[in-house]
Amino acid sequence: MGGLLPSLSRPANHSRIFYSVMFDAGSTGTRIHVYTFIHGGSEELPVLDNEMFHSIKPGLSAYADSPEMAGHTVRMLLKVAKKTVPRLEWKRTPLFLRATAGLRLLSAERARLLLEQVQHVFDESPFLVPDDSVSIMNGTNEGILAWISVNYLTGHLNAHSERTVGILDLGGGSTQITFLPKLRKTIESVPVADYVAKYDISNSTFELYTYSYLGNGLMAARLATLGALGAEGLEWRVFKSSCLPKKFRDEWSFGGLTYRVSGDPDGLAGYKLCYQEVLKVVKGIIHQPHELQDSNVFYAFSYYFDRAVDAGLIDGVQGGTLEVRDFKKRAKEVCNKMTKHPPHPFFPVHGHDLHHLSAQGWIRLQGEHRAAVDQESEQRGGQLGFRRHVGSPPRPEDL
Ligand SMILES: Nc1ncnc2c1ncn2[C@@H]1O[C@H](COP(=O)(O)OP(=O)(O)O)[C@@H](O)[C@H]1O
Repeated sequence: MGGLLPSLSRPANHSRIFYSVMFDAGSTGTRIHVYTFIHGGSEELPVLDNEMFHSIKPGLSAYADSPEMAGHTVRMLLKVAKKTVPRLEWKRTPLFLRATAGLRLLSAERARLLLEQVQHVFDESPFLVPDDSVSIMNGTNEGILAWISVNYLTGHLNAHSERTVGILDLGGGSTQITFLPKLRKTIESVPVADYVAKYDISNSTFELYTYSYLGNGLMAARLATLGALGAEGLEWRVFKSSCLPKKFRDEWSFGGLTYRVSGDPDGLAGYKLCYQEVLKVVKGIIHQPHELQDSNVFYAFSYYFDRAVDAGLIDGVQGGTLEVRDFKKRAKEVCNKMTKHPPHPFFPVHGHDLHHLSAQGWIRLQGEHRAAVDQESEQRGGQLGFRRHVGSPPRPEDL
């Protein structure tokens, strides 16, 4: 992301303020971040002074059959940039868009057509469009950038810090886990080499354990649990799950497709059956690093945060600290209550999952991580790790 910042050198009489526009094209929504930076001294990094944020649902992948609508989404969001950045600065303010799991899940050709529309909207805008302005970010970079951002913002990357924290990011289409292993064995025993990535920051090299599970984001995994992922006959089929109250019936959309879902009216519902259903989706896929059996501190965000707020486990403004077993305990309580009093708080099937505006936007997960992975799926991100006046990541307003 180094290209996000224009060159640090500038003419002596030039404004100390400059801007940069970043689009996060996620599987469940497209978000614009308009950053205002102040140049530091010639040797120093710029300081992030302000951020303007706006988002639109659904994500670009919902328009795989009508790519011009993806262009329209980006054009709408660019209005925020035009309002925020003074007109005189437009032509030196760069635009970037990075797409995540929604586009990774599409065929290369369908993704290309969507990005082509975005590129077209960028090119006809009055802003600066650098090379490689529009692309799909791979899962490894997504995980690493989240790790850097969280460790930067929590002060773990400064010279005096001895340790770092791991990150768990649960998106709609993919989920990421990234941490700095304490044991050499963790690196040596990864299932495949691409679980390890080296990253250089301020004279240190970090060898990180990082992996992005495509198809195991909250929404994609939910579809897999329903047996609906890639299924045909969506017009007439109803996908049943024992994770839903028996009499529950509704429609649910993700990635541009609408699914009819229901509980199993003739079957059973509740924690145990639901757990078995979900286990089938993650078993044999999720790698469980041995060293995480011990106590570890992870920062969990995105849908981990949203679900923890919805389930009443943490405060939507303060965030909080949880152990993985707290999720399990709450899931049991809610699922078993659901069987008695339908419908549905823990498995919201409407597209508009509750969003709670928060200053923190993450939870600290500590305790036995491995236990968690047995019960629930893991892990992602995308904050930028520059010096900020406030040490917390931005939160979406209407996701
Ligand atoms: N700037 C942000 N800060 C914190 N959480 C965010 C931010 N932008 C999106 N999210 C969270 O990310 C989740 C959606 O992930 P999304 O990007 O759509 O999926 P994917 O990464 O799989 O493409 C939601 O929980 C949303 O609240």
